[in-house]
Amino acid sequence: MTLSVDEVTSRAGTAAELRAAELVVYPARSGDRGPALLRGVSMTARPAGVTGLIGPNGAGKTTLLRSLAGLQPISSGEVLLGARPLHRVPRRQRARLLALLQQQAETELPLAVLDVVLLGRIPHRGRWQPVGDRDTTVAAQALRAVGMESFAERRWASLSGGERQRVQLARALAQQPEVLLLDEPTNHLDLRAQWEILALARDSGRTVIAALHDLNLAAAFCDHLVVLEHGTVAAAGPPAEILSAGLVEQVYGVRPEVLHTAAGRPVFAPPAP
Ligand SMILES: Nc1ncnc2c1ncn2[C@@H]1O[C@H](COP(=O)(O)OP(=O)(O)OP(=O)(O)O)[C@@H](O)[C@H]1O
Repeated sequence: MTLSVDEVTSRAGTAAELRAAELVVYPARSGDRGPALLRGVSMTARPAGVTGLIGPNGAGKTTLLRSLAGLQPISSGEVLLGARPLHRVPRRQRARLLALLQQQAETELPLAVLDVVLLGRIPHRGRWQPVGDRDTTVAAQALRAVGMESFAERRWASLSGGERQRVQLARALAQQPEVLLLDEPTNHLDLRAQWEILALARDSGRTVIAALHDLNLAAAFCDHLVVLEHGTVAAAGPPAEILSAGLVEQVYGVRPEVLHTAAGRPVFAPPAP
């Protein structure tokens, strides 16, 4: 997979800060009864940096990403894109500013790969306008960026899990957003692809927020981490400062062995038997 930095992968200097202030989110239609999915969550994702969301299954990572994308009704608190409250940004403009790569973007529509990537251009050209040359160029660049240019004519339904994941990332890149919200972007990817996709996100110049399960990837590629536990923030800060055996044991209930790379980055391994 050859990744290139070009129009779709670099927009240095234009990314915005994305901030959540005291978010409280209840399950849809629960009418604010029962346990909240997020309780008083605050976080800041810096421009052109990678913020990792980590935490066990059910901790609230997807809920937070959907809230940050404006897709999840919020009971209290707010999401700010730069200085603007997100709910005040018109829907179409929001779609140009933020792209969300969802965990399971399943569709069996009989679309070619290029058509799937072109869906990312809808906020730029309007749903009923024909695809223009510029849309095709940007979509092709996005496919090239994720190493999938030779798959442009293939049927989406025929792709493997990892190939689908890359194409969905290309769709998000084709949207040319300031903020990339990635829900488990390394799902299904082999080791090399995991590293390349996260490097691509890191070097994109965009504000990136990625939910990750792999703590080693989070430590390697994120500038800042937010650790979620039962819908609240258990810890936040630079990976080398906050990731410890104690924190992992507190949040995940297992105590890992912690090694360190030459650069001082923590690496987590299961304890020796
Ligand atoms: N509509 C809903 N009604 C009730 N509970 C919900 C609803 N949506 C999500 N939840 C619950 O909210 C919690 C947080 O879910 P979420 O998907 O945000 O977690 P996550 O950290 O992304 O988990 P995973 O790592 O498993 O993907 C889970 O316990 C989930 O079951």
